[in-house]
Amino acid sequence: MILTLAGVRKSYSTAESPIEILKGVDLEVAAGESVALTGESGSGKSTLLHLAGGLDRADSGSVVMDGSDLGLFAESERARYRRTKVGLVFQQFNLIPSLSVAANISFHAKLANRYDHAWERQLIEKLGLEEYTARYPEQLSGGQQQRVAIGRTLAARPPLVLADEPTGNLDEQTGDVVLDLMLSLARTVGSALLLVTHSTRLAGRLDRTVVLRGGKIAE
Ligand SMILES: Nc1ncnc2c1ncn2[C@@H]1O[C@H](COP(=O)(O)OP(=O)(O)OP(=O)(O)O)[C@@H](O)[C@H]1O
Repeated sequence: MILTLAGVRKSYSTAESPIEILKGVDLEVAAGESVALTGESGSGKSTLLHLAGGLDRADSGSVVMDGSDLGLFAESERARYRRTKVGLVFQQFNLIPSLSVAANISFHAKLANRYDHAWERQLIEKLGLEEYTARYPEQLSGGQQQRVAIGRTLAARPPLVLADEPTGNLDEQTGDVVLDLMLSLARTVGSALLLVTHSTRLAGRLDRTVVLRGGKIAE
């Protein structure tokens, strides 16, 4: 398994009392596997992705990625984990405004020490971004920015890609094209994919779908 969550619990404190969102999540994702994570709004899907991405810590239970328990990491190890083991594709693309498209795409790969010029060129071509490499993010449409965000993640060839509604703000047709690209590129790299979506249609394109309900992965 590339990712194993076992008995993961997570609460948020609120003005009144803490509310427990994840109440013992068990989930396994195999290397190279694509898994759709669905569930009602507020069920905790983004919370789960944040834990798997090392952006937040579980209250209890374990999140084991590629043999390492994230809960045992010191802050510096978690930062290294985020740089080298996972790629994040969120709805806000988080592109760096002061960097060109080409520099955005190579940024994480360079940080992860996995920059490969030939693979970067291939990604730019497959994502249809050749004409835009010298532009800056603000000069691109939403769909183009999304493709840059995907290129940036896959350029670093992470063993795990975490995607939160990655095509949520694109029209259906563009969303489908972008998702297919992401799936096929992830397959080329051998990255596992855990993708949050509300769309059963999109979920159906992945290897498997799991549902988060009542703070657990439903049977
Ligand atoms: N930092 C926080 N502090 C307090 N409550 C939070 C915090 N982050 C999330 N929550 C609450 O935790 C619950 C789960 O949120 P989360 O974003 O994980 O759900 P989700 O399944 O991704 O929802 P959606 O499908 O609407 O994006 C929600 O009720 C939300 O209000």
